[in-house]
Amino acid sequence: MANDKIITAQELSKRFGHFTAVDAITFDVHKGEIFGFLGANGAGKTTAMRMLCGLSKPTGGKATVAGFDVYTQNEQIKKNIGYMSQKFSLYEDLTVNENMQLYGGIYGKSNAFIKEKTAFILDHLHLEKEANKLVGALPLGWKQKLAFSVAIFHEPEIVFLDEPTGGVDPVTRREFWNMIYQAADNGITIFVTTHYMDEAEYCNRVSIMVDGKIEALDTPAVLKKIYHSDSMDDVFLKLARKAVRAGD
Ligand SMILES: Nc1ncnc2c1ncn2[C@@H]1O[C@H](COP(=O)(O)OP(=O)(O)OP(=O)(O)O)[C@@H](O)[C@H]1O
Repeated sequence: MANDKIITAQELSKRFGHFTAVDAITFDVHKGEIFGFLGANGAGKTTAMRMLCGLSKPTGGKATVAGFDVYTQNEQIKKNIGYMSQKFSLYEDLTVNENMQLYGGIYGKSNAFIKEKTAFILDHLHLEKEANKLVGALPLGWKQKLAFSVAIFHEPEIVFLDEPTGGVDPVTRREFWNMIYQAADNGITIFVTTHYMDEAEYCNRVSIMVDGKIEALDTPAVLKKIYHSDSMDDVFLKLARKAVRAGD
């Protein structure tokens, strides 16, 4: 198991002045895993994720992502991960095609790779007719699916998804999760934050943060057993009730 760890974090911390947003979290994520990163508003999820993505320096502890150190190798980390936030990563005033060309270019992919991958994604998402439309004109559910496809366009080892399904209906969320499963089947590790507890059930393992600390971490089945709950919703409520910190 030792070398199948794609993320390692030991006592990873982030302080803003006197306030400790992420408080000495320790966990590993294994290759190919779908890892759910849960917590109430303000628990510290985004701050932790930004450190793991090489976007923000920790103030304490250690972490590696895809074998690279978060303190000294953040440029290598950025090359080896994909990232999708709630605000997406798409340019609304570029077409679907142009967005994919742009991302392929940013990651230094060849024209042949970009052409083949673009055709595959358009076919896969049934977006051929929309290829030359502006992304801003697409419905939200399509934008999310496209944003995910773009986040893994360069075939990263791991993709970080920060509340990727906010605001869409349950059917579209389900379709989005089918895409996540497919990516995981292709060997991409998924690190996902969500406020939807049905989505927590789809993860291989789930960690739950309370006030900057990881309060629980296991498979949904084991967590339900430990907390005498019949749903992840109930597990989450039992843990989140302990929170002192309020969200923004
Ligand atoms: N740059 C910053 N300076 C000061 N405090 C910050 C900063 N960034 C985040 N925080 C604080 O750190 C805490 C954790 O914030 P964070 O955004 O990581 O939580 P979260 O779990 O992602 O919440 P949400 O689910 O609402 O996105 C919050 O109290 C927030 O106000």
